[in-house]
Amino acid sequence: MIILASGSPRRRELLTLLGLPFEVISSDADESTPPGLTPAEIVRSLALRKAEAVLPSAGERAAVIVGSDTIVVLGNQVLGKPADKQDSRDMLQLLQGRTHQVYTGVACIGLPEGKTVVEHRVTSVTMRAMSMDEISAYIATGEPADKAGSYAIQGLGATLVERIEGCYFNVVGLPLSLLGEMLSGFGISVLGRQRSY
Ligand SMILES: Cc1cn([C@H]2C[C@H](O)[C@@H](COP(=O)(O)OP(=O)(O)OP(=O)(O)O)O2)c(=O)[nH]c1=O
Repeated sequence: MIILASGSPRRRELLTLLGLPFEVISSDADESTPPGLTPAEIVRSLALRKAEAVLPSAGERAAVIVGSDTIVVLGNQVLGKPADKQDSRDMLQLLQGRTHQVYTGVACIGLPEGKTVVEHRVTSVTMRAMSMDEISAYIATGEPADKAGSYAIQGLGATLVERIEGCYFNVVGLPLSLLGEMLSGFGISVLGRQRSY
């Protein structure tokens, strides 16, 4: 059994694609990080924190807990989810016409023994140039509200993205090829459907 430690509907949909049974336990882990961490360290530590936050609810059963965190990085600026519409405007102004990196960290904790594996992936995303009016119109759709970097590549935001390099699913919040590899290290085979959990 897999336990997805996430409140994100996107992650739920992505995990469904693997065709494995799973349960969702929403984690309300603190998402603040100390200053000075690299983007990789940020997403790895938050993914692990989210997975660890559901440990008390997971009980004694054999299961793999999966936690994940996604951020958008442009140069030395780290963009998480926007605080409000102005924040979204600032983020999209920064991202339009440029290439940024999307980092997603994934943490797996195997129960009951507690084996822990943490990995991350990076995808480069090039966004087309946008006018202020286009940015305002996109924000008015409501789509940017709960997304890192204020866009959703899987939604209307697809029309803003010119090119990506790397895993598409990493941008949406759960890199499925990485997760498949990690799960096989816990005896869960996505393709062969052999499960020891
Ligand atoms: C860049 C990008 C991000 N996102 C989303 C994925 C994540 O849900 C969100 C980043 O925020 P996260 O803090 O990674 O995740 P979350 O708070 O939504 O969910 P939880 O912590 O409970 O797992 O941004 C998209 O859906 N599409 C995109 O194109």
